[in-house]
Amino acid sequence: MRGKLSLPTRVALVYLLPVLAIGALAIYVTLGLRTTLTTNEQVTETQDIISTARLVERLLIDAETSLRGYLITGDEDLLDPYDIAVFRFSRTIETLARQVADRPEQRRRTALARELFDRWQRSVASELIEARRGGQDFAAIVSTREGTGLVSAFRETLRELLEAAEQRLQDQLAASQSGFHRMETVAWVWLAAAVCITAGVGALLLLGLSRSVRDLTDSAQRIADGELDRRMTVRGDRDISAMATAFNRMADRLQATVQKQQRTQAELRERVDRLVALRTRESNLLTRMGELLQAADDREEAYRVVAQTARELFPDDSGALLMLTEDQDVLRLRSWGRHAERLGASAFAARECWALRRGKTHTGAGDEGELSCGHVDPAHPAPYICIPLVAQGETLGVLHLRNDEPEHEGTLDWTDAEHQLAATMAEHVALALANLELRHRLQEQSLRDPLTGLYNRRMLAEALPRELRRSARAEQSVALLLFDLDHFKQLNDDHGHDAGDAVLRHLAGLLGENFRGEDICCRFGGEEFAVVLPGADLEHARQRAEELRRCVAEAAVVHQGEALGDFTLSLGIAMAPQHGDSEERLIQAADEALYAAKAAGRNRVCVAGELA
Ligand SMILES: Nc1nc2c(ncn2[C@@H]2O[C@H](COP(=O)(O)OP(=O)(O)OP(=O)(O)O)[C@@H](O)[C@H]2O)c(=O)[nH]1
Repeated sequence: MRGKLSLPTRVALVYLLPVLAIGALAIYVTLGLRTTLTTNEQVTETQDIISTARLVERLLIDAETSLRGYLITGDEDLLDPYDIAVFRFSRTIETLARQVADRPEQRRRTALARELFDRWQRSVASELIEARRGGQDFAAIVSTREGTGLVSAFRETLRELLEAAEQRLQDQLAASQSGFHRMETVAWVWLAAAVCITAGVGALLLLGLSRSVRDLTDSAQRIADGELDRRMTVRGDRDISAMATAFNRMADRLQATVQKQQRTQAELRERVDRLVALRTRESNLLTRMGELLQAADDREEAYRVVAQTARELFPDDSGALLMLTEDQDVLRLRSWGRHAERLGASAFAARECWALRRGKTHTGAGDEGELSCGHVDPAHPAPYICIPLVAQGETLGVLHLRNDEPEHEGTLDWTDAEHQLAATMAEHVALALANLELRHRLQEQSLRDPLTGLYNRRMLAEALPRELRRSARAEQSVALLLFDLDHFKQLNDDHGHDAGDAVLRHLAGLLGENFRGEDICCRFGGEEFAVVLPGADLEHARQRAEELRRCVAEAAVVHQGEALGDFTLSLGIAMAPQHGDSEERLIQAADEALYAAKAAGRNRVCVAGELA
């Protein structure tokens, strides 16, 4: 039955079994009761036969007793019971005959009894009554003993009939009783069997159900606790096994979903970790770049820092730092990357760059399209980005990046993150370069004389010891020229202080023309100037000094339309290490030489150590 019947069928069976059993029992009991009823009817019939037979016997006795009384007394009234008995006998014997009609033996006995009574009544009783009325001797009739014989035979016949009837009654009662007992036994056994079978089937059903429910609860609990590979045991019952299979399928899908979710989460975490690591690295690189730019002494150092940081932040890209000049030209001051040679023009007008023109970040494909900047080389198209370097509202230049990796070729697929990173870097670079420029300007201002633009005495105090050390290391000499405008006071007095200033500025211009870039030209104070010539020997220094003296003597300065007349220079030269290897001694030696030149008549060059 297991596995063949569904759960509802088996539950229905548990209910149906006792109903069927009780129904069958009811039919059985009904049939049994009918049998008992029939038996009881038969018992009643037999009892009726017995009472009728007893009545027949009593009627004979009544008739005989009445007859005897009349014979003794001759009183006619005493014959009434006789007449009644005879009358009732014929009707009663008729009844008895009907009652035993279906039983031949009893029918025969009844007929015999009727015949014997009739014969007694006709040939004995009637004769005796006639004889007594006629006064005849009825004793002779009695003495024949015919009557006694008939009555005895009658009684014997009735006794046999009664015995047979009573025997039959006994049999019927016994049969009725045993039938009832059998029915009672069958009913109890039937009921007990029905209860046992129902209880057994119900118990089996409950056992199976409770085991499956326990298994289901346990499995669900374990899955809820995270034991996702837990499954139900699929047992034979169709519905339960279907439920277990469905549960297991649900658990499979749940496990697959959870595992997929865990995988996704792990991937996500990994990506986030990678992203965080990348962002941290980028942030560290930007921070380091900021610190290095802060510490940079000059622009060259700053440009190197920018190039190195860009190389690390954008390892797949080539790039360039393009700086704007005062003439609105753009110069490529640094480039980096594997394809730096493809970066295009190294100098171009600012309008060539869309980013500079619009003041906004510009991306292009680098081909010949209209949206590509003019400075990009269309022979090597690659996606690029130009970000203006803007600090404190001033545009300093452009950070240019291009990607020559194959997957980028011909596309504009700079990601938002790359955009953002490049923009952040550009912000840092712009701010740092602006700061550097400001620092440079302040430093320049503190080291320069505002009137002439030449370095001031402070710069000389810094530069001279440095040059002395460097020359000493290189075993070279250093020349110091110290010179002074002759009769400058007179010039001021004659033409005014502004005219004097104009002469001083003119002299500064002449210094710029007569000395090299590495020579350090300073305004020493008032109308006194100094020039340091690193690596120069005495002859060279003397030559430069003479050239300057001549140049000044020949110069014509016009101030506010007025020719300021001739003016001359007196110059002193001191050489390191011959005339002094320290700043103080060298300056002193040069000053002495200058003083000697003045003393000798001005407009001349004197060398320390050659003084008279
Ligand atoms: N216009 C102008 N004059 C200056 C400046 N600094 C110093 N002087 C003047 O330069 C003059 C220097 O005069 P002196 O020291 O007597 O020297 P000198 O007149 O050139 O005479 P010698 O040097 O002996 O030839 C003074 O009158 C100062 O006022 C300056 O920045 N501008």
